[in-house]
Amino acid sequence: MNALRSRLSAAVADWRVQAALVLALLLAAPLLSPGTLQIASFVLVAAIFAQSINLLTGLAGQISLGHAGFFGIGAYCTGILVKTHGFDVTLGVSMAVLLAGLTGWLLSFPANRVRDVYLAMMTLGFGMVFFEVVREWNELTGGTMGLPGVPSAALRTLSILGVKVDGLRYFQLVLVLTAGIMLLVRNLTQSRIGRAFYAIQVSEVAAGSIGIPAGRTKQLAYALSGALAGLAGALYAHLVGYLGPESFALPRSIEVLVIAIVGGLGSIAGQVLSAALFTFLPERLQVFAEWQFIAYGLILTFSLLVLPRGIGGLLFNPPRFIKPRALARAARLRADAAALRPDGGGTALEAEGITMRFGGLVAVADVSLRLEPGRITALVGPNGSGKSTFVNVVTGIYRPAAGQVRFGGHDITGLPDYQVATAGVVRTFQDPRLVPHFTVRENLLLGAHRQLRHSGLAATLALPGAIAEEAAQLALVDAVLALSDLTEVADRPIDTLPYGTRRMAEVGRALLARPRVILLDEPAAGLSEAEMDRLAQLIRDMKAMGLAILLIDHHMDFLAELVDEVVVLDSGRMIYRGDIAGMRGDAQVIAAYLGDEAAHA
Ligand SMILES: Nc1ncnc2c1ncn2[C@@H]1O[C@H](COP(=O)(O)OP(=O)(O)OP(=O)(O)O)[C@@H](O)[C@H]1O
Repeated sequence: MNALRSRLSAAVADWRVQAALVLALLLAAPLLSPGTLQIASFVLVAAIFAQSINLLTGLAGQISLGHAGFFGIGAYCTGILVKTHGFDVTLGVSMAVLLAGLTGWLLSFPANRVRDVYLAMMTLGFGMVFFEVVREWNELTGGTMGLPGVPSAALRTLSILGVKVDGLRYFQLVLVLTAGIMLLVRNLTQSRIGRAFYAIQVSEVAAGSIGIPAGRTKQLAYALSGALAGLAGALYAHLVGYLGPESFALPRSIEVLVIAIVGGLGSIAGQVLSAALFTFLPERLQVFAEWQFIAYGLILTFSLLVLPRGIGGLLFNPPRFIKPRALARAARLRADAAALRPDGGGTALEAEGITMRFGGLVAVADVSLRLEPGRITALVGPNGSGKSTFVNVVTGIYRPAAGQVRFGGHDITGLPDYQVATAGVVRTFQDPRLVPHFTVRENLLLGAHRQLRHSGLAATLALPGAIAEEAAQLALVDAVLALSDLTEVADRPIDTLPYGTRRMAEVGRALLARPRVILLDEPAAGLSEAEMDRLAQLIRDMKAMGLAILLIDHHMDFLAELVDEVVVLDSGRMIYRGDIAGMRGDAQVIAAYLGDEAAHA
């Protein structure tokens, strides 16, 4: 089965196979009956619509129960412009895409304030509002009577740029468009944008820690998803010729979710197959029309139980998130990890009088600390003493109640986390927060997100400049893989690897974000002796590069070999600052922490 899956995956990824398939369908189309051609066009529309869910839900992890709204905006926009105002279809469809994209972008703002079930409710509300507006706005939409007579292939009234377009031509046109869109979506998935979408799906905080802004990334996901759904709706309008509000009600939002989920979120080919399945079956099994939603429910439940990754997961290998062309190019390059050395030397970070409260609890009380380039400072203390909270304040996750964080002469207190990371202050987490189904290499490349400066358009079109930039960063990823001893597992999904390997990968990812200051939150927790040695070497390498390093850990022997200075916290207060030997003899530290440590040893 695995061999078959690999073969199938290789075939669908091969542009020659794709081109041959599209050509064969184009040539076979004249042999099909008008009815079949229309259903085939519905399949293509559904496939594009499913891609809009794929981007938003599959990649960016944002659930939507109101996508029929975007679909409807696209359909009515072009329907009204072309029918009532005499616009050309090309212009009508373009405006539809823009309007639906703009609506998606606007919706992202309230959507960004809620998550999970509340997000589902909010998007459901959006769909319902759209439905009601269409029903009530008689003059514009025809209300419940609908909008008949939209120039369409079905009514034989469609002409595009003055050329008459019948059902056959329309199918051929939409087929080429769909193929193009699938290519663009795949390029996007295998670019910095697709990877950023996944990063915010897994953890917005982790994404922020390497400079990926969750808010802006979601705005883009909503706008692109809205635009794609709008395009699907516009193509639907010129296929059927009649628009009525019931075509854009909740069942359509559910239908597209079912298609996308059963196809396999993230799998483009799986979703095309699913679109075909769910469009052909109801047409062919008209007798079951009234049972359609029961059938959907059963198929969805069955599919989630038996095929959690959908049809795509059954037939194809999991998708990958780096363009093969960029990988091939990177293989010819060689980069040195020394290139990660901060330009113009390191920069000191000063935290002054940091206080952080949670309700009545003072988690950090008036702590001041200076992290110097090329120095390792350990931050230790009993559980709950405020170490992680301090790191969260420094890296912009929390705004402190009092105090200031200065970096390179600038006040960075309270800046959003992604801006702190972009400035060069990068951290890792106590629980490694990597993208589970990304390979080690893909996770590390995510760290270099901010270094990839090419535009979203260049990424989506996979322009040579974008590929060259990715290849250059991939060469650096190779250097960091070697430095962290991860080369052998570079192409393994991270969730198949042991805990220690994940920790190393997270440190490697942080390094690729070009830190000047790196804050490592218990990087040695759960590591074997050998893994700890490797980690220690990596930390020494970072010190040699001139990074300022803060290291939280409980292993005194591990720290003793590495650090230049130790800071001890107890109940949020700094109780010691100095060298390790001094700390070991300090009565207050022994009473608060080391006695406790010894008891656990
Ligand atoms: N988001 C939060 N809301 C409320 N209290 C919090 C929050 N985060 C941390 N705390 C509390 O603040 C105190 C400091 O916690 P923190 O996680 O910073 O300690 P720590 O030294 O990192 O501990 P550990 O070694 O267990 O990671 C604890 O009492 C903790 O319960």
